[in-house]
Amino acid sequence: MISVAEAQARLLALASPLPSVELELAKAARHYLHGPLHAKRTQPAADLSAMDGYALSSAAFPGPWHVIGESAAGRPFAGALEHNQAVRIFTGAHVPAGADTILIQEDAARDGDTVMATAKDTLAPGMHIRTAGGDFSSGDTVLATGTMLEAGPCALAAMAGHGTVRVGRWPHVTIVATGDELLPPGRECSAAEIPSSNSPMLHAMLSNLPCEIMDAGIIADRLTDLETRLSALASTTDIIVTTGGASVGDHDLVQTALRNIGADIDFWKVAMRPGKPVMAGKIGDTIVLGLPGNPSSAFVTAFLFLLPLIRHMAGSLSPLPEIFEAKSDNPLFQGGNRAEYVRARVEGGAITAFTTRDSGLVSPLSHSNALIIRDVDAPATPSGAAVQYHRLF
Ligand SMILES: Nc1nc2c(c(=O)[nH]1)N[C@H]1C(S)=C(S)[C@@H](COP(=O)(O)OP(=O)(O)OC[C@H]3O[C@@H](n4cnc5c(N)ncnc54)[C@H](O)[C@@H]3O)O[C@H]1N2
Ligand code: MOO
Repeated sequence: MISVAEAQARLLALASPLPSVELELAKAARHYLHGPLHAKRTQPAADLSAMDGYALSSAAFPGPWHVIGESAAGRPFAGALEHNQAVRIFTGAHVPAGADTILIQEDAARDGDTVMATAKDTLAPGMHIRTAGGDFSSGDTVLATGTMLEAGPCALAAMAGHGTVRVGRWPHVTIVATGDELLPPGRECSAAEIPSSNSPMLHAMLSNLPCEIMDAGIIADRLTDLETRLSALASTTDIIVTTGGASVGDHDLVQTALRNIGADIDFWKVAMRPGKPVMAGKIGDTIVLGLPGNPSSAFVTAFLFLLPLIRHMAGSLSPLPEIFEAKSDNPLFQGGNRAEYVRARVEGGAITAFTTRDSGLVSPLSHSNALIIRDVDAPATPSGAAVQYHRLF
């Protein structure tokens, strides 16, 4: 069995980031930038007022100043001011030459064409002025390669003068459940049947990820069915993710079917609990990831392998999940020969492990928001000890 870290490295090495595409900014949200983004303009392009009031010279405090015009956003005042002159100015408007401060209108008394300062404090030069280039200057690298275009970076890209951006294409992921016992969620089950909870679970896990999701439903545990369906899917998608049929039982046929249709299996079985029978390989350019069927095993292996694979193919430079630390509310057992990912709940800096190890249960999974990481041979720890964990959302 290989370690989790080796399996992650081998999986990422199997798949290349997808070719880049040029997208309009409004359509580029949640894509990764393909290259660094340089500013095509300076922001602000000139000194701007941050408030409504009067642009004037602070040296002439407390006035009076003679109001000789107006500067509004988009309609700058063309001339320059002398010592005792002011222009009426509004938020976002150019500060005219000769002015070094903004007297806000709440502190001003206007009488016809003159204005006086009413507050006792002198006016500091630069007050309420956004200086040219204070945000960024033309030519600056404003966003790095691999940045995910969340709301802030989208705003920055637009302000920097870009209408389109070059980003990594999202991988197309096809979810396949396998098992004779499975029915689509909501269908009435006999005692021999169960709902395919893995299918909506994986949809939910991928819903915020940079990928297109397709659900190919359920395939029965029959070699010919698996071969036909998986072979047809391989030419239509970037990633096939199966659940179930990954282990060693007589009805665990996914690996055999994949090999029969020409897949190269890169690894099978990882030293982890839950999730040991996870496998990965390639059919042509399509990556195939075979997750175990037990709900918690499918969840943990999807979190540790599928999600990083998607981020990597979409162009992320740091696709692996972050590791956090918190104080454990309960004692933790001595680690064994597989790394263990313990379903847990983290709240306000303390983390509580669920005691069950049964990977078939969905209740503990549904209450978890974290996975405590117990390395191979980790020493037992008392409650209150710092432990490492992955945050689930
Ligand atoms: N003799 C051995 N038996 C098992 C081993 C082993 O090493 N030797 N490994 C165990 C481990 S660890 C796991 S995990 C499971 C994984 O088995 P499979 O991937 O082959 O999964 P199935 O046998 O098809 O199903 C296991 C379990 O999960 C339920 N299931 C399957 N698909 C779904 C789905 N879409 N939604 C909800 N639940 C699903 C299925 O009904 C079974 O109860 O193997 C152990 N056995
Ligand atoms: O992967 Mo298995 O989860 O240890 O039951």
